[in-house]
Amino acid sequence: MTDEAIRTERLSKHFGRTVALEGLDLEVPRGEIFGFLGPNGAGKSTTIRLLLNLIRPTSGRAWIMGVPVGDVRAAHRHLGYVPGDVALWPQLTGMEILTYLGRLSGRVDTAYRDELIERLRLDPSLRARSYSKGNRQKVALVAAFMTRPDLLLLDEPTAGLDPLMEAEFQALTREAARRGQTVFLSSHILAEVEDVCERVGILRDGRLIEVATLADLRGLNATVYDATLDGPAPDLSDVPGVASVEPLPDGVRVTLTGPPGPLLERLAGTGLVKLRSHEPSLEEVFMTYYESPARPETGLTARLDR
Ligand SMILES: Nc1ncnc2c1ncn2[C@@H]1O[C@H](COP(=O)(O)OP(=O)(O)OP(=O)(O)O)[C@@H](O)[C@H]1O
Repeated sequence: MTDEAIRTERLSKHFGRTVALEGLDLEVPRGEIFGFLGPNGAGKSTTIRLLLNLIRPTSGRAWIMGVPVGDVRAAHRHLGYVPGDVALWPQLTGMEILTYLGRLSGRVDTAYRDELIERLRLDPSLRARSYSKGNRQKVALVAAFMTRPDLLLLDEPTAGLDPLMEAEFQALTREAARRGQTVFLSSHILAEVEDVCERVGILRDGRLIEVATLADLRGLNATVYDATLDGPAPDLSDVPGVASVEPLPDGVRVTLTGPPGPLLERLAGTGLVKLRSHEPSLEEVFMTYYESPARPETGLTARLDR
């Protein structure tokens, strides 16, 4: 069997004039926890719905565990899915729903199901109509995990969970990956996935703009310098290591990806009053990808591509 849990080839989906996904080439090996990140409307749910064959691609192809996604019977045997907006049968209790879904799949480990219910602190005796968004999500998470599928497709699964339950969800995800299961986790918040994912793909306007390991993102080694000047700012664009320069009311903000010597030399003769430095947070690195109109101009991409 193939080593890849997910593979897509030039996968695209257009809704009329809306380009929801364009030319997605992605490979996620078995056993990986992969974060699929992008702002609202970037195309995350569209990708997941294509992988589930809930919608058909405009062009391109996709496979789940080596099975073409159009072969629904075979592909879905490998899958567990948590949708972004969980809808349940309102008149059934949580346990009735789990029992019904378990019978459909025919391969539930009931001891593990009960452990999941306990660890996620779900009260399964209540009717679904009385569940909050977070509780509906818990039912969907238990249903997805309880069959121990080869691949879990999770669309913003922690959006309704409190921090304690989010931590429990992350523990369950890690345990699944240790057993060899693959987890595909979409989110628009880096912080939600950075503790569990080995790699993240960053999607914007339907296009995959980066795939990087968290270690790569963390190891960018860029430093941001805020220089307060008592005169006009010099031209710093040609200083070695300078990735970007932005004006501040009383000086400049410089992002640097190398040693600071050349920058300090250039600033020394310019009425430098104060110099403050800080490491960019992962969230700041991430926002660069979200916000810049094209590829980021910070030089970070080039470093990630190495
Ligand atoms: N059935 C549809 N008909 C028309 N347009 C659609 C449909 N589904 C999605 N879109 C559009 O495709 C684009 C991508 O949407 P998608 O739901 O995949 O984004 P997303 O990254 O999952 O966002 P969110 O985090 O808000 O769920 C959006 O512009 C959306 O409006």
